Amino acid sequence: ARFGEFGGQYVPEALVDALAELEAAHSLAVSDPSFWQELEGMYEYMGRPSYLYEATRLTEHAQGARIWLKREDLNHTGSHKINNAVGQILLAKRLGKKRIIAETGAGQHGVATATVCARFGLDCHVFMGAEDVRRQGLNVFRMRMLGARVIPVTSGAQTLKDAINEAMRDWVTNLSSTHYLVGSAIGPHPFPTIVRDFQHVISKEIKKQMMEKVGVLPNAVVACVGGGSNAIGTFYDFLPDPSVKLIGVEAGGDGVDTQRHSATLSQGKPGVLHGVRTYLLQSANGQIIETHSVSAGLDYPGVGPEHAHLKDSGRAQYMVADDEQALRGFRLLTQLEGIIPALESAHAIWGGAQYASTLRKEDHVVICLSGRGDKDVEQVSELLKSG
Ligand SMILES: CC/C=C(/N=C/c1c(COP(=O)(O)O)cnc(C)c1O)C(=O)O
Repeated sequence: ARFGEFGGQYVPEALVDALAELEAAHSLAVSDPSFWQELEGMYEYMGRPSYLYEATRLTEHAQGARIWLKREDLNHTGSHKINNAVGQILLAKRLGKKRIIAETGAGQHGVATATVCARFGLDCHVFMGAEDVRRQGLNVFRMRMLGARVIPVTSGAQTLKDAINEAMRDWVTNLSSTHYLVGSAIGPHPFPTIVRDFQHVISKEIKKQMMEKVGVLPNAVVACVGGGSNAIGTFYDFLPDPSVKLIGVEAGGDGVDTQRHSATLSQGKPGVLHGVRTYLLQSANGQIIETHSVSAGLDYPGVGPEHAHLKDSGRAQYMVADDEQALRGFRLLTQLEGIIPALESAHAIWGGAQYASTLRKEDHVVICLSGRGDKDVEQVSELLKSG
């Protein structure tokens, strides 16, 4: 599928048949009521529907619109990643695959994949940059406890991009036995569509919950953007509602005036990476630049093609929160609401509170709290000590 000039399938010949098989299985599944019954039968296991919680202390602090949090942090395994992992494991079963591989950066997708592999009795191999193995240690322990093999990747910057490279290399040599459970709305068609189809339960629920609680649509929905899966899930069901602003928050790292950030939509240019045409952070001669973010899950030079199109079409806006602002968002939510967010989600907290402060008291802003911060408390306390 294409999203305007973005998307597509820029892959070696060897992958074309496997992607066609996956696309066929996916379109069959999403038009089969028994597939959705099977998926919705897992909602209790996943902790769906997730709560929509009014953050009154954060609202007071921002002194503007009423702020609501979509509690994807309370899902089983601690983030929105479980939504996609469950959907894709059901697809993998329909495809008769016995071996599952995945990439991970923050480790949340790795844990979600290891979890569904344990639950469905499949063999699980997770590729993770060695730098991320170091900074998301809790999740490495969890993946191993769940029976997955965690394979540290030592090429390149040893972060998410490098883990994806290794996962794709593995997949090409194990196509008949293996499903590559892609963790974000990236990669060649049909992956961005598959991941969006399993993540838009987020906006579907937000819409229902807002109508039940306050009887109006939100003025804006806000989500952090790494590869773009929690954001596209938060945006998608509001696409037909022009009154609802869609705001993505990218990782500004050390600042977009430096070379050390991951603000792909704000600072990048169109190009092809990991089989898909989208926005990329690339040097003048087209080399992918090494990114940085305090949060492993946003530390990626690409972004989902659907977001590239939403940006160019003007339907969505994308702002930037740098490391300092994300840490401020992390502390704000922790100290005002007693909720410790994932560092990735902390970018959306900071961005959402900023935006809310520009609106009136009778307005509503919903922020997707994509994950919990257990995995990050060690790193954050180090950062706070160093001042
Ligand atoms: C698939 C690689 C990304 C990972 N995580 C990304 C992430 C993100 C960003 O990923 P997207 O929603 O796909 O943009 C947001 N929030 C939390 C809690 C995350 O863990 C991971 O490996 O866990």
